[in-house]
Amino acid sequence: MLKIVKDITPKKKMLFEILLGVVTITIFMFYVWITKENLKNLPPGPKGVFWFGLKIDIPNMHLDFTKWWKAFGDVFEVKILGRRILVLNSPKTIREAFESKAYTTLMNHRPPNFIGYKICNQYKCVLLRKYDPTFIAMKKEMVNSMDTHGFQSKHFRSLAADMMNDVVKDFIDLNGRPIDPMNVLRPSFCKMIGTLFAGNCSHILQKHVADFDSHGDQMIKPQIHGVYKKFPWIRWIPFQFYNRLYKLVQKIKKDLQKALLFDLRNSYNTSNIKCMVHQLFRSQDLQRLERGKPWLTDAHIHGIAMDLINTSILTTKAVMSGFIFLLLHFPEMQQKIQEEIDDVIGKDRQPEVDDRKKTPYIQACIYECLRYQSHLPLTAPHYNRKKVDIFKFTIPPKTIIFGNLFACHHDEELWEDPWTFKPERYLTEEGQLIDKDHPNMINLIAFGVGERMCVGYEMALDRMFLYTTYILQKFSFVVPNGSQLKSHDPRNMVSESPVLLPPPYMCRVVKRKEMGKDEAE
Ligand code: HEM
Repeated sequence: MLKIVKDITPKKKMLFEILLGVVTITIFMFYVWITKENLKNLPPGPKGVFWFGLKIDIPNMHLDFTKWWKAFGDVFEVKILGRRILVLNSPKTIREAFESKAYTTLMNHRPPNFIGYKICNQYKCVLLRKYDPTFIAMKKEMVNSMDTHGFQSKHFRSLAADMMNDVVKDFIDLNGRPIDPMNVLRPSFCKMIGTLFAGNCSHILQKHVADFDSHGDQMIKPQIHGVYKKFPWIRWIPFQFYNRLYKLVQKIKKDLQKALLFDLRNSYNTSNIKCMVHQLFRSQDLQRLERGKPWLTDAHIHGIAMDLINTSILTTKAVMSGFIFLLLHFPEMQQKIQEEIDDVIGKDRQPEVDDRKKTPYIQACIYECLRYQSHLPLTAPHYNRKKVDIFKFTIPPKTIIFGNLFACHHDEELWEDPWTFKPERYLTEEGQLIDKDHPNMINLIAFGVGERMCVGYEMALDRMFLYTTYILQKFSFVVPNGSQLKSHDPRNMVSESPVLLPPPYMCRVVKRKEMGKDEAE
């Protein structure tokens, strides 16, 4: 051996090094050639720097995407930190990818993610799970239990009415003092979701829901979640933000598990099912009878509850605070809503969800608010596990796919004056709501489309209607003296990623009876 090493002359060594260099370059060229072959026919898009791709303002991704949409068209791709991202910018392309039969099983996955794995017990949830038979079955259970125990049920309706009356009382107590209306409304949103789960909502359950909402929302922000995903070990480094947040979310998750699964198991009675969690226990029992072991475990039920907290409170906060902001900007719209309430519901009867059908102007204002402000400017991320050929392009596997709802809702080709707030675009000349197949209805896709469409859209619309009518029946929102509202242009909305909120504002909630007096002051 020693002899061989001694025999290597400098000339041989150089030859060996040249050979090694040639082999390395050949392998590299071969790799480039193979990957280039696979990456033919990609969608157009802005080019960035090698692996790093483009610099992007993550919380305001929708604004960058909307700028690139103008340059590259309805379908483009960008690369950000080595990730390939496909952005779909029209209702037509979004429907084709997420809703059409040909692509349903291909484009409706979710990318692997830290929260789904670590918080939702290895993806035992709907929101963050890939598209597979368990996802389909879980979503069906979720929708079914929400339908039976939400606004369709007498029990829930009467509790919701009590909660609305509490909000009215809170506003009376505030006696027209300037406030951020979310200070009153957010606790009510938490209580409503707790009531949906448990049939009533104790203070402690309301607290767990509120805590999970605020800390879960923090963790789900792309800029924070991205760090957990790339460096999952960061949660073990003590005395820093990621460690504290992870521990806190795990603790609240346990508190919720106790309140929703252990405590509600004790009150479960098959002959008196009045809430979502009991309904899910019943599904478990039926599965046990049918197949011995239910696929719907307590961990799945826990996951469904965490999904609903994360998706419902943040979105309702965004839409309600956005809507009140618009009411302050457009007092004439507020007055027309109040006139419709007076005509259809009257000044004293409690509003009901069934009144929605009889109040087209209020519906039109809510739809226009959803379009104009586009509170969820992007869909949740979709993902393809395999290569997909679509729109004459090839989409490589493991691409993250976003529907750019903000672009869809502000496209000059689809909407007349898209940057103008105009509820009338949803009304016929006779003041009735336009049909479902009117282009303005088809192009309004605030809740997504297809298999990943929002499960809570009816509930969200019912809730917006109830809060609006209960409050505006008795009060008016007024800008406090001396304070200036910021512009309502949707491009100035503030990103609390993944939702958009109006710029911070204060308002006074003044009794309608006192409005004349108030104005005279
Ligand atoms: C106005 C308020 C709301 C808006 C604008 C909204 C919008 C959306 C959007 C855009 C998506 C993603 C669709 C996709 O990825 O393609 C979504 C998903 C979802 N939403 Fe909502 N949502 C709202 C309220 C709610 C409420 C109140 C609930 C529950 C009570 C809810 C539950 C969900 C769930 C569970 C998903 C995940 C569905 C899945 O992954 O298959 N949302 N929502």
